[in-house]
Amino acid sequence: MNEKAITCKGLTKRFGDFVAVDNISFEVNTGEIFGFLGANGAGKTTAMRMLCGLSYPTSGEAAVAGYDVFTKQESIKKNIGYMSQKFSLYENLTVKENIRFYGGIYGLTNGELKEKGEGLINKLGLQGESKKMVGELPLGWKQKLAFSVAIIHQPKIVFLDEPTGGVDPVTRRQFWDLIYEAADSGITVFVTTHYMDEAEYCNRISIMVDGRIDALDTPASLKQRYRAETMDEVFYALARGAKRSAD
Ligand SMILES: Nc1ncnc2c1ncn2[C@@H]1O[C@H](COP(=O)(O)OP(=O)(O)OP(=O)(O)O)[C@@H](O)[C@H]1O
Repeated sequence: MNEKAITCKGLTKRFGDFVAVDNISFEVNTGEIFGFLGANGAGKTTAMRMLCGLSYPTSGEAAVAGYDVFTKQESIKKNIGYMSQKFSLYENLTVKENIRFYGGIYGLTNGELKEKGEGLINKLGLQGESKKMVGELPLGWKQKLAFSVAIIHQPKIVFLDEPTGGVDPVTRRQFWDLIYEAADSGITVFVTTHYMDEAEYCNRISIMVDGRIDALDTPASLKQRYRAETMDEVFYALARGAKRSAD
């Protein structure tokens, strides 16, 4: 069995003359919580889309759950979960309907859907809300539900693109309890974030600057290397020289 959840070597994506992802190489261990950091426009989403089998690299190589990103995109999609701020639950379906919808897409049987759906609603304490439209829920609950739905099929890896944007630190912390639980159950977590408190919760993090990975290590080692007290300082030391900014 491949011990690495993700391997990538020299992964590059060009849009015309512009190099959005510039020759990145790294590995993510099975069961690891891997933080993928970078300033706006650094290339995180572009890299993540290639790893999720949603876009072809221009060059380089990568495998996700053991499947090649050039030739096995469909196998990759079957073995991962995905959640982002922009692509998430249907606001005009109820909590239950969303669970049924996504569980169905992920190939769960009716029996599994019922069992897993009830378990999930109980775990999140949404018993009173299960018939409410998702659009009526507070953002923090929507995020927890979206994450739970993204792993309802117990994927090998879950990709989270800024999953906790816009909520307070306490709610973010609760979300991270769910992430730890998923990791404990054997799911590898690949997460992008702009919040440095979240970076501290990861086993290892990489920091992208202008399409390249400029640093990759545990939060403790990075702080030591950059003689920094906090991950904020590490991030600033690396990202202040960036040429790209948000679009
Ligand atoms: N389809 C595309 N065509 C041309 N340029 C693109 C395309 N997609 C992304 N880019 C550019 O590639 C760069 C990296 O974008 P990307 O969205 O990957 O960054 P990011 O690190 O995810 O940023 P953010 O944190 O703001 O989401 C940006 O300069 C962006 O404008």
